[in-house]
Amino acid sequence: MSDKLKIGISIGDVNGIGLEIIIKTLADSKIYDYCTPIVYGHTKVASFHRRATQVNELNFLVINDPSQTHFRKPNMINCWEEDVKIDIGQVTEAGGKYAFKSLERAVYDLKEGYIDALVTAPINKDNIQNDKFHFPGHTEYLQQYDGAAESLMFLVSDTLRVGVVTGHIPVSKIAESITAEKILAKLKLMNTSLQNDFWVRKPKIAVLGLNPHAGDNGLIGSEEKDIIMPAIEEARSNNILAFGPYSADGFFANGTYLQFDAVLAMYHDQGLIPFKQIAFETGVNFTAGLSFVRTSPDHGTAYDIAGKNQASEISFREALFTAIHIVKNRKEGLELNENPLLFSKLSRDRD
Ligand SMILES: NC(=O)C1=CN([C@@H]2O[C@H](COP(=O)(O)OP(=O)(O)OC[C@H]3O[C@@H](n4cnc5c(N)ncnc54)[C@H](O)[C@@H]3O)[C@@H](O)[C@H]2O)C=CC1
Ligand SMILES: NCC(=O)COP(=O)(O)O
Repeated sequence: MSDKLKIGISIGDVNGIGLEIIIKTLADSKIYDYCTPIVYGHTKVASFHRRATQVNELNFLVINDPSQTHFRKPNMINCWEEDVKIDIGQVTEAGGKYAFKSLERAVYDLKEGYIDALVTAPINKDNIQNDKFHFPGHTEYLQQYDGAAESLMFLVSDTLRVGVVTGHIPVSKIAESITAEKILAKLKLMNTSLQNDFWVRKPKIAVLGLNPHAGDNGLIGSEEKDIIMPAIEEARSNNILAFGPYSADGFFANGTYLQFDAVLAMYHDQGLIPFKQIAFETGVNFTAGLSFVRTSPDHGTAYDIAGKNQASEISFREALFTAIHIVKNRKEGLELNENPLLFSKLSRDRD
């Protein structure tokens, strides 16, 4: 028996770089010192990518469910019977179909508690659409699966953490979707995640404006005055150290972000462009606010380099370790809260 965490891995689009970065990551024997990986896919599809990646020494052990896990080995749950046609670098129906089969099985095991966390390899958000998956991304699918009212797309690295108020929505809908309630809800999720998942005791959070120059006192848009500032004030009255709104254009370039534990951006590209510019290789996408832990690399399917053995596995490996850290932080936090040291006793003892 081992106390290593069981980390589930969904393979994403079989025509993208998902299996390449999984295989490269799991080929490093040091990984098994920290966790027991279980890949949800199929050994035949993995063999295709193993050949393309020229990693010959990695052999998956097939198991039927996570209770059969072999420790210090890469485990594979075969999620379908049939042969899959791989058209590397192409967007195909099969790419979406098998990405979903992998994700569906992994998420079931995650929610049931059979695995400790899930790391997802990239999907194509269009070809995965089906009767059971009608969402713009993993984030929204997992939020619904978990029955959560809100979640936070939270991009994290050693130097920068960025969450977004609005996620996968068209740009034309951004302004109307930003409300004080939504900003406050995201700030609460971010604050709680920083405390419980990253162990930042008193997080300092920067909030970006929506308009150029954060509206310039209402001259270039009123959302800052009418919506964002009231939300920040409300957050502060809830004991959240939120600051801003900051003008987004210079905020990252002049290093202001380094003074904060995290940044709340108003929309996807406002936050993710600077994040990827600063931390693309090591960045991790974490879905905060859920009962379970899910991370992913901060990039997509990269069809342009799929099958060419050019993909970097660094972000995927970081996603794996971030998931392990968050699970451990949550567990230890719960244990500490179960047995808190009474302050009065502590101070008496000191006297
Ligand atoms: N979590 C997820 O499942 C995500 C899925 N996607 C999906 O991926 C598909 C492609 O999206 P794009 O915008 O093209 O972004 P992308 O991240 O797939 O590619 C952008 C550029 O970065 C390069 N790149 C990406 N990952 C790399 C790696 N590990 N090593 C070396 N180079 C790498 C690619 O070759 C490409 O030139 C879309 O369908 C999108 O929806 C995008 C982001 C996240
Ligand atoms: N660029 C981040 C992103 O698209 C996240 O997508 P998903 O994790 O919700 O699938």
